[in-house]
Amino acid sequence: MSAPVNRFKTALAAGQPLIGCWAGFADAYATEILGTAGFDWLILDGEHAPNTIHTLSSQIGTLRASPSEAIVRVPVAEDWIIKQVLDAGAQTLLAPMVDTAAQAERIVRAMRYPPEGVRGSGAALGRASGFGAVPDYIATANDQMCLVVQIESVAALDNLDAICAVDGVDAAFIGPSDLANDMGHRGDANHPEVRAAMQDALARIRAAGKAPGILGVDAQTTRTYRDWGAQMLGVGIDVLLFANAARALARSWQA
Ligand SMILES: O=C(O)C(=O)C[C@H](O)[C@@H](O)CO
Repeated sequence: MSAPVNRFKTALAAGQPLIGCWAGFADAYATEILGTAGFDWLILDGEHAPNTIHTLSSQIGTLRASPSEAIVRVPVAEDWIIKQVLDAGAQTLLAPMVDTAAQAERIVRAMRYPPEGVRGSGAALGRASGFGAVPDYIATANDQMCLVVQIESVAALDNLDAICAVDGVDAAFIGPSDLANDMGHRGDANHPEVRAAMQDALARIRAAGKAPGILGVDAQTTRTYRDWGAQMLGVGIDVLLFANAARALARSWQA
């Protein structure tokens, strides 16, 4: 018995359009609900949502019953947190703030057991190996690892071709908000210079043979991103969906 096949990784490589949503409640019950919606992937956000390894682990477990791929965005792409979320059962990671090929290579190695990498052996304690029920997990896990690096700085754009050339990088995902900030257009991802940079980056990622991804926060912008060739397309954020629906409901009953 081997490590579970990473269907998301297979679909990425096949060029399938894959829509997803941010899961930011840091709560397994809310993520379980989101997992019934029909998204191809969900980002369990360890960077900006109030997640701990316990809440991330609970959400990973919850999504085992969902067709949506659980993608963990680690708070920082460092070995210690990567090993914890992989042992908890994640097979796909979103790594924020990847600016260089060297960073990407280090993350690839942190996700893999030797000799391809430096991942520590402790999966028998975790969901990853079915708590020891998958005897061949360590021998087969490396091939099922999927890495999505986030491109969200001027440095990352400058190094984009080298980052995409790293073996083990499956997708490159643009962070419009952070990229706009780093380009000097703080809070304005719709600035013409930012839009031009994102459109060019999506094309370069695809030309490099990797899956281009991006997050849109309104339908018109998201359709534009799709037209620019985004394959891994973020179309919403659960916290905003809830907050905006609640505000609209309150307004609808106020005199
Ligand atoms: O920089 C970005 O944009 C992202 O990486 C996505 C945001 O972090 C997400 O939380 C929406 O604001």
